[in-house]
Amino acid sequence: MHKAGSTAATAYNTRKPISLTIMTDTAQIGLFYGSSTCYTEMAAEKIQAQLGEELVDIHNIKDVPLKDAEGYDILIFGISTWDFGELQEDWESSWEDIRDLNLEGKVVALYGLGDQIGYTDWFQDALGMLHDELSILGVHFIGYWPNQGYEFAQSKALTEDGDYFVGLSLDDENQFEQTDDRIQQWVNQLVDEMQSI
Ligand SMILES: Cc1cc2nc3c(=O)[nH]c(=O)nc-3n(C[C@H](O)[C@H](O)[C@H](O)COP(=O)(O)O)c2cc1C
Repeated sequence: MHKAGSTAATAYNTRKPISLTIMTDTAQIGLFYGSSTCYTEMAAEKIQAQLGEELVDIHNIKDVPLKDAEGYDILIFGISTWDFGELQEDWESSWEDIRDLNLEGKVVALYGLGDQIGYTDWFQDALGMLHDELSILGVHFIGYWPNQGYEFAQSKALTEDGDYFVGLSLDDENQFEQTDDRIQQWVNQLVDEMQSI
């Protein structure tokens, strides 16, 4: 069962307790996103609603320094891909700051927004780029997502064997109707993975 007073989705009521690390009254998950046309932002709000509003602080990186991420033990980063495999503009502006972050040992999950049909050669590339950049900092990634149910030519966001995206892959352009289910399944997965850390 989720903690008393939680607003987490009903689906979690039958779950075993979330790890003690995040069962406090203080929000301990920081979700930082950049979004140009609000899709990554909408996904952030859905993820927050699924995990529980009291557990997740949402930050738009347009408004807050990435440095604030250091204040959380568990982090979720959201990014969209633009302009043929490029970073979303606010991520682009903050990119140089990533290397200076002290995130060693933090638990990190990523999600990305992209368009697998319109940009089939660059699907979710920014998600992969963010993963590469954060890997250097020694974070502990959770939330890899199966590469099933998508059709695209190439992506920098895949694991070496191509079986997984390095985070949740959302495509509101072509598969909007799947987004809510994907988010719910992914959040379930995150909770399971957090419990086994
Ligand atoms: C001009 C333009 C370029 C885009 N380039 C890519 C791309 O290279 N790869 C990709 O996966 N998606 C690409 N997309 C799709 C966006 O990532 C998608 O629309 C996403 O939902 C935008 O999220 P945001 O509004 O949170 O920034 C592009 C969209 C536009 C309009």
